[in-house]
This record gives sequence, C-alpha cells and structure tokens, in this order.
Amino acid sequence: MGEWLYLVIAIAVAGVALLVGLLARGRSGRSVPPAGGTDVVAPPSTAPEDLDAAPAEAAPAPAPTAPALDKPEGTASRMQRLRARLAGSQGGFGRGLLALLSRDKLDEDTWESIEDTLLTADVGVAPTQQVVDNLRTRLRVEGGESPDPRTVLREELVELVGPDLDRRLRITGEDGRPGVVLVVGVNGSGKTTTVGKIARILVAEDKSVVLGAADTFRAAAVDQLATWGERVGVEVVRGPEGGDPASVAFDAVKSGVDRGVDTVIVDTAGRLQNKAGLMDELGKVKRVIEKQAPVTEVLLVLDATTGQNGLIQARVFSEVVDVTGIVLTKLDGSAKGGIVVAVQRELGVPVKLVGLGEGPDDLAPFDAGAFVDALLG
Ligand SMILES: Nc1nc2c(ncn2[C@@H]2O[C@H](COP(=O)(O)OP(=O)(O)OP(=O)(O)O)[C@@H](O)[C@H]2O)c(=O)[nH]1
Repeated sequence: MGEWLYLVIAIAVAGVALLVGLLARGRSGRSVPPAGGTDVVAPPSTAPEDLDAAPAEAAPAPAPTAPALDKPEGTASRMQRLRARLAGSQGGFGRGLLALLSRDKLDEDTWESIEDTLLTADVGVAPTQQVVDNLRTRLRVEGGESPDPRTVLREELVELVGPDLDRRLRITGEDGRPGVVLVVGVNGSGKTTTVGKIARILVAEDKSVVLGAADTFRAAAVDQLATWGERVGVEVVRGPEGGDPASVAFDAVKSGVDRGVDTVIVDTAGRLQNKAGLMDELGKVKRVIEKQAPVTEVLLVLDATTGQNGLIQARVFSEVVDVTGIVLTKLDGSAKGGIVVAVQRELGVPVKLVGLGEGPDDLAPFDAGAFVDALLG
C-alpha cells in the first residue's frame, strides 16, 4: 500500500512538472534554450516602432552625474575631413600651377605666370626662383617622351616643403616627468584655441593632460581655456587676473608633476609691445617652469593670413625663445599656403601643426606629401 502511495505521488509530481514546463515554453515562444546554458532570457520580441518607446516599467532614475564630456574626434576621420578642407582652401594655387605647366608650350609668359602664382601664394622670392629653375630644367623636352608635369611638380613642391623635417611633437618628458609644451605667439594668432585643440588630440589618444592659463593679461583667454579644459575633463590651472604668468606656469607644471600626467601645455600672453618686455616675460616663464621639468617643445603660433607681417613677428619670437615648432593657424581662411615654405626658411624650424577651422577638432599634424597632394587636388 505504502509503495502504491509513493508511486501515485511520483506520477503526480512528474505530471505537474511536465505541465509547468509546457506552459512556460508556450509563453516565451522559444523552442531552443539560450545558448551557453545561461539563465539570460531573450527580451520579448518588439516591433521596430516600439523600440524608442519608454518601457512600461521605467528604469530607476540615473544618479546625478558630472556633465557629459565631449568625445574628441578620432584621428582617421579628423584627417580625412581636414585634408578635404585644405584642398578646398589651397587647391586654387596648386591646380593653377598644374594648369600652367600642362600647357602645350611653356613660353616665357607662362613661366612668368608660374612665378607670379608661387609669389602670390607667399612662397617667398628665393624659394620661388629655386623651384622655377628646377621645373624649367626638368620639363625641358629634349626629344623622347615629355615628362609628366604633375609628377614633376609634385616632387618639386614636396622637396620645397621639406619631406625629411622632424615634425613630431615632443610631448613626453623624461624621468617620469611630464612633457611641457609652451605655446607662444602674438595676440589673436590662435594660441588659446590651439592649446585647447592639442589637449583634445591628446585626450583622444588617452594621454593625461594639464593646461596652464598663463595668459593672465586677458581674463577672457583664461575663461576660454577653462571651457576647453572642462569639455574634455582636463584640469586647467589659472591664477588671478593680471597675476604673474610665470607663477601660473609654475603651478600648472607642478600640478602635472604631482599628478604624474603625460603632458602640461602652457598658454602665454601675446603682447608684443617691445622685445625687451617680451624677452623678460617669456624668459621668466621658461626659467620658472624648468625648476619643475624641462620644456620639451616651444610652439610658435602664426596666423597664416598675416603674410610678411607674420614673418616679422615670428622672427622676434624666435629671438626671444628657442622655438622648436610652428603651428600655422587659419590656413582654411587663406589661399596662401606657400607661407609654410617661407616661415620654415625664415626660422629654420618645421611647421608641425596646421589649424584649419574654428571647430574644436580642426587641427592637423602637418605632412609635406599630404599637403602637396591637397594643393594638387
Ligand atoms: N578659421 C580659423 N580660425 C581660427 C583658427 N585658429 C584660431 N582661430 C580663431 O582665431 C581667433 C583668435 O584665437 P585665440 O585662440 O583667442 O587667439 P590667441 O592667440 O589666444 O589670442 P590672445 O589670447 O588675445 O593672445 C578665435 O576666433 C579662433 O576661433 C583656425 O585654424 N582657423
């Protein structure tokens, strides 16, 4: 009798289990168990138009968080976009040269037009003469097949721009200390904007950065830099308005050293009232910084639209500080890309970065081949 009772109970339990199993299967509509044997249940099938609808049971409200940070544009898309912009602003100059060189007959009038085109693009007198002489020699048809003007022009322009110059930014320090980038240049050349843009490039490359707002002369510049920093979560060290720029620079580099960041970038004031004043101020900023860590890069920011005037300013700055690289800004607003050649010759320092717009990611490393390709379209 006892055995019978056990048997009946066992059959009843098995029956209930089977029924529950069938019901569950019917509800989920699934015929295959989730792969991997986990207990993750696939979400109920949702019609596409329902995807945006809020779920019936709202998720708990997110805890208040810090303001969302900007995600700086990645290198590949930035470069592609800016190359197109460079071609847009400089293409006329390059394509104009190519059209002249592609004429059936290269007479004296044509050579004169080629020379004028180079001079108008701010290449400078001596480099223009040199490139015209080389083109004349190489494109002289001496029987046989005539050389391809595009290939010859490309090679000559790349050579003019300097394919072998070391254009790497020295943003890394030694002995565990940060790299220190000092950014100098006249008012309005785009220093503060450039400091912000470089910070974004570094953040996009997962580098840690501190900014020093040592342009204490102009309160707006300090606020402007603070905004650039906030947008990408970078610390900006600032001092009182009209305070000592060297002291802000010192504090910024100290903070960078203490926090063990990769790079400190210091923005400076651009007053050019007289050379002695500038020398005193920038000299002091550099000396004071170097109590903490060596300055690894001094970038001179030059506005490409200022032509010969810009070159004179560049010379004054290079006499005051040991410039190691040039940032040519506003190339988007000037068809005079030849200034790259002129300024490199003038200072003996490579152009390392070019500014191609007011957007936060409109700064690109300079590359001779890519630049000439953009000129030729
Ligand atoms: N179109 C264009 N505008 C730029 C570029 N770089 C900077 N600018 C603009 O130039 C103006 C001046 O830039 P700032 O960064 O304030 O110049 P600054 O040298 O720091 O000026 P001070 O603080 O007065 O010394 C701003 O309106 C920038 O948006 C560029 O590459 N292209």
